[in-house]
Amino acid sequence: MVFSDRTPARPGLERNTMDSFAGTHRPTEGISLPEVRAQVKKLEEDYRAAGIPLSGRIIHVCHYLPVHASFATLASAQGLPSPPATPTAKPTDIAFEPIAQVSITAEEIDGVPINESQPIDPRDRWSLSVRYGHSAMVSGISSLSATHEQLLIGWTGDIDTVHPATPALIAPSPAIPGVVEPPSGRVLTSQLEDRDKQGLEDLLNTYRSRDEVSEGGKKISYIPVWLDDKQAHEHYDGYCKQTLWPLFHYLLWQDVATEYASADAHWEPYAAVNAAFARRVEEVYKPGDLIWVHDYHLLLVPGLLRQALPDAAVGLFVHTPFPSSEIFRCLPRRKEILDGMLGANLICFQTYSYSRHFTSTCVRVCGYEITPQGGIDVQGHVVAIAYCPVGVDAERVMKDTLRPGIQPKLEALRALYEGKKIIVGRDKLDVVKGVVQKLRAFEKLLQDYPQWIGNVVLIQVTSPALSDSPKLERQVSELVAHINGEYGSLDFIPVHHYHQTIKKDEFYALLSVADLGVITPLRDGMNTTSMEFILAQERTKRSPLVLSEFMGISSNMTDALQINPWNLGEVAAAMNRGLTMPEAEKLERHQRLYRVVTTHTSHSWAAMLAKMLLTHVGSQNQARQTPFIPKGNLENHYRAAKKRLFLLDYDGTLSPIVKVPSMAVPSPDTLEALERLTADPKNIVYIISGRDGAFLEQHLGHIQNLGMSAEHGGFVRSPGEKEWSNFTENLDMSWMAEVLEVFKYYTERTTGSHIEVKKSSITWHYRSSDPEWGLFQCHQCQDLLQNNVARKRPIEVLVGKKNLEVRPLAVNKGEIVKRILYFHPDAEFVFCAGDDKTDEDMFRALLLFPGDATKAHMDPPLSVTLIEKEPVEKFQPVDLALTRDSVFTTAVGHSSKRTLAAWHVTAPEEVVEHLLLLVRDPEEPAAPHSNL
Ligand SMILES: O=P(O)(O)OC[C@H]1O[C@H](O[C@H]2O[C@H](CO)[C@@H](O)[C@H](O)[C@H]2O)[C@H](O)[C@@H](O)[C@@H]1O
Repeated sequence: MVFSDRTPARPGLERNTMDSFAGTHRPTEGISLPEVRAQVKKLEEDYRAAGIPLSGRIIHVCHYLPVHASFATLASAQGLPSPPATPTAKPTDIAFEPIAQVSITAEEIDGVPINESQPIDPRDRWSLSVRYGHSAMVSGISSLSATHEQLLIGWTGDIDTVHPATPALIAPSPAIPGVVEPPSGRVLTSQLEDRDKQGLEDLLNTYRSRDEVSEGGKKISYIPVWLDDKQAHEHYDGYCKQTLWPLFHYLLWQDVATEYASADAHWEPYAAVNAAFARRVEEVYKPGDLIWVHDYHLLLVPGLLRQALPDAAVGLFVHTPFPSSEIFRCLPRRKEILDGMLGANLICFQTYSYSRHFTSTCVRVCGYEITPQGGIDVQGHVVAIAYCPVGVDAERVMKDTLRPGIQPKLEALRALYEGKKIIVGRDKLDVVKGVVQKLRAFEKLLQDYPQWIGNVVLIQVTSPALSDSPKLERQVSELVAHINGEYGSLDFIPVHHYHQTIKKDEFYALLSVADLGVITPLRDGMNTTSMEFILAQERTKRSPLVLSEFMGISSNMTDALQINPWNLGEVAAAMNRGLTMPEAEKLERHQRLYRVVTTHTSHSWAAMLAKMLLTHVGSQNQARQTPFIPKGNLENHYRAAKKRLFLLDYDGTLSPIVKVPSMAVPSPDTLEALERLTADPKNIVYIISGRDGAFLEQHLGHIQNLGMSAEHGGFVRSPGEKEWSNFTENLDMSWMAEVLEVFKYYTERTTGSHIEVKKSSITWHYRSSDPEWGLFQCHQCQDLLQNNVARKRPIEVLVGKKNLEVRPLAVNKGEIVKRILYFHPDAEFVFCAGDDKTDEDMFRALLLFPGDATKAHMDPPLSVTLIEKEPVEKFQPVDLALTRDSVFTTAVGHSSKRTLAAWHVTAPEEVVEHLLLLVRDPEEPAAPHSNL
């Protein structure tokens, strides 16, 4: 299991057996549902005792509500046939079960009610039925109602009229190629009045799902997101289905759609729908809630929530595969999508390999760094990455396999194929499900193992996919006809293909009767049919399963016969092996698979999600959150002070980080801020940088009275002076040649890296290298330098932003800060800003008020001796005029970044903005280049 977070230190809040649960590949390693629930309970109790706020609620944000709503309109009720007993099936249905249907006459709803004193309750115009699909997720969520109060936020989906005038199947719209729009027989959201919407919300308040009822726990609140119909379809049928879904399944767009227009089409509705979901969450959120956002439809929601609810605990579960970075990087909106996802505190995938792909994509596409614990560092905001495969509701499925309707169907199938082995396949007819490959492999079985001709049948059921592909349907039919023509006879048909939605009983009868299950997707996030197969077989044959290795579930199902679906010979051999497997081996494999499926259930998955996010909440509450710098307070102290110090880092603080170091030139705003600050005689302003003096002089040397320190404290040029003092001139610098050799060695082996040689320090940069290789080489190089060169030499090896720097041990930025303070003890205000580890030395030097101290003293720093050439004893300690509140140490980065600074801002532009705020007259019009 990958779980990256900061390990909590507080007793009772330890990370526990989670690591041994979700990533386990052997069933015996799993922990039971009661155990996970007990751990969740314990965590919550410990947090409450420790004062960490928890509401006890979980908000799930899902694309759809798990119920389908129908609305009685005037038109639908006039002269139309009575509602069918079973409404029209959706493509994802196995069966459609109405829950509550209301019969309304035209008079009742035709404008003015019959009795005006008794207006019709808008709730009565609505009826609800179960929406099938995503059953694993929905049953997992429902099971959590045993322990938590929950809210489920989702789109209503298309709203049918109670008496559909036309079949409620989605029809392609000619207006947006490939995008579907509601045909007549639907009610558009825009046609609904507010009271109608409220009617549905009220009805949903009374709704309880079968699973919730059986859990007997707390009621789930179902909260609809009202979307504009066109936008909703462009979001789902457009960006989700045409752009993200193919990409996540390793299909590039030109390969799926002949009339491929742009992978960027429908981006706007995708973003708008995500924003609508985020707004809905904001409306219902209470501090202490845990929020789980589900799946690829809502990848921008975590980022939007992070902005709106900075303290919220947000998890994102990605139910689909996540492709390798080489595929993902093709997405035009890759940065927006990744940053949206990274708004979460925790991102969880179905498998380790999906999580690894994601991490590597963040490194390669965004240049983010990985923390030692495997989290992703987004400017100091660390996002934990985990994986936890979803399972099925094993108990429910086992009950379903006992439905009385199944046995007669099973017997009928047995009788029909008596004397023959039965291979069963049931897939959605969708290119990635590998049905074509399965049929070809079946043909190969008959070719390579002719003894099976006449003795084995393949029953393949395909259910229509949402985006039905006539080409694929034709291909499958032709292939079936070809195999049957080639290997069939008057009394033997090898392939029986049914392209239809089948009922639950038929489905389980089919799985139960099989001598072999064959599931061959080219890519599949998880695949629940394989789990249902194992459960259905428990009471019948314990038949083996041939499983594609390209499915999320495969990493858990190691006792299935795993195959590469593209290797037809391998699949055929696996089919033969499965059909001829000795009974004892079948039983052994089945028992192990059965244990996996009954241990890793949808219920334990959902409990794990709760536990993982809770664990993260605990670690976050322990991590110090650095508050945003208080503008007013800063300004007040500045104005009140007679003398002020500004101690400013350069790269990443006054200038944003850019790819090429020489391109990091100061912006007009930065120059203006520095010019104005230094023009005020009350201000002492220093740039304290790792850059060399030449760079600083080139870009900032023209600013009168600007003090500068170069090379991490190696050099200093006091305000108003032209000469640099060199703190390193008396130091042994012979190490430089040795370090240079090491850096050259790594530069030769790391394409894109380069060396920056300064006067008394050297920097090796790898920002333009392959990010993973560059980082790996950086670690190797750092190791070599620290364990060899630095042991013998007076040097320090610093890990910077995509660089490795070596400088003399005797100097650092903290020493310069102490020196400046020592020579300006009368300063009454300090503003010190920096972004990286070397700047922490400055913040440390400014920790002037330990404990209850109210006064600060300054011992003469060692650096005074280097310039004044006097022994340090000559210098006396000084009393500082500063107060605790007048020292503004400020880290540039996320609030959760580890720093000694008291305050934070998120970007260099904000540092400059704050400086300008201090020096500009509020009445003065902003300069044309200004951001203010
Ligand atoms: O102390 P600083 O002023 O923050 O300088 C630290 C180092 O900054 C420079 O490198 C960094 O910034 C570059 C420009 O944005 C970027 O391309 C590079 O990847 C960063 O590591 C500079 O080149 C170094 O000499 C400084 O020591």
